[in-house]
Amino acid sequence: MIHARGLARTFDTKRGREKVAVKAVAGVDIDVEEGEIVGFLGPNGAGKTTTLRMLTTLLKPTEGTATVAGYDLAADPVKVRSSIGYVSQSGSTSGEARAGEEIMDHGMLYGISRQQAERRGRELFEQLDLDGMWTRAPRTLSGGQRRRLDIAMGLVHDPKLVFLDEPTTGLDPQARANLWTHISDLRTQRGATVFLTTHYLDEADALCDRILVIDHGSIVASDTPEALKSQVAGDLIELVLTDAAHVTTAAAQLTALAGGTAADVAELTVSVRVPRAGTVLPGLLRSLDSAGVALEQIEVRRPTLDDVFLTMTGRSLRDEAAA
Ligand SMILES: Nc1ncnc2c1ncn2[C@@H]1O[C@H](COP(=O)(O)OP(=O)(O)OP(=O)(O)O)[C@@H](O)[C@H]1O
Repeated sequence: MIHARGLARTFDTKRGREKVAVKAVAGVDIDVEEGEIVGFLGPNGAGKTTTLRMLTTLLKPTEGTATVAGYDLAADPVKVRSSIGYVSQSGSTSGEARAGEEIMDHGMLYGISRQQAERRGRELFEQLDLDGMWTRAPRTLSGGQRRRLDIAMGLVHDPKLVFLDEPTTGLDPQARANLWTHISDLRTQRGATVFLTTHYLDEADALCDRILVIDHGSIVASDTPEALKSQVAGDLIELVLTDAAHVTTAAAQLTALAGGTAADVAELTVSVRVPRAGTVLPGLLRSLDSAGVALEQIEVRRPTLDDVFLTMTGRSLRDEAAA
């Protein structure tokens, strides 16, 4: 559905009197297959929106090639545009007209007839839990309803490939979870392929088959959430000891468990990352016991996507999302 090679975009900007070239996207390869839900993750300014705008024909790449929904981006931008849906961060509702009129206008803009636009619009309102909202002004809708209306607008011409730019930013947890269900349904009910950007790691984890991580304009990882977590981070085993005299022994045992990677020690807490904690824990507990190491507490934490992020980019995406 998407095949991009060396896609790049440089912006010429001014810093004082000086002209500076900002390489927003530094040559990315992206492959998305039909029916996938792919998440595009990255810190602020990493190049997500610029990539999305290139793939949706809104911005010309300065280098590279891509086919999107079967059409060449440079040679056939009109065909690309009519085959995709794009829901921008800011949404596309003006707030003045009625929701139903907006969606019909939007459909006609894509070249479908008034009748078709109304039929498709009403169907989408039903699918996206917008019953009764047809004659409402978008500004009177809740944040979650408005985002769902934006998505309906992006789908009115029945595209098989949908781009969503931060679809749940600014929504409360309940509205976000509700929208996740609707996004999953795009695939199950309509066979759509979805490419979305997000700041939320839990969203990427819950929703996406595959995650692309972009940092400083380059893709630094591409895999399933599970594979990324197990490859990069490993499970964390954390022991809290009762006696400082046992710290050296416990640290030595954990270091051995991790194949020589030194355990972290912070006062009475000793920790290490291992690929699969579940398989080594029973043996560890036995050997700590026979060495006379008493434990106050033991905790095992599965890796999170934030651990992946931290390892790959040196930054926590949580801080970025909170910023
Ligand atoms: N029109 C422009 N002119 C100059 N620089 C730009 C322009 N658009 C984007 N940039 C720069 O390109 C880089 C990538 O921006 P982009 O908006 O693609 O990042 P992003 O990953 O989408 O960030 P965010 O998560 O904050 O939306 C940033 O350094 C940004 O300042």
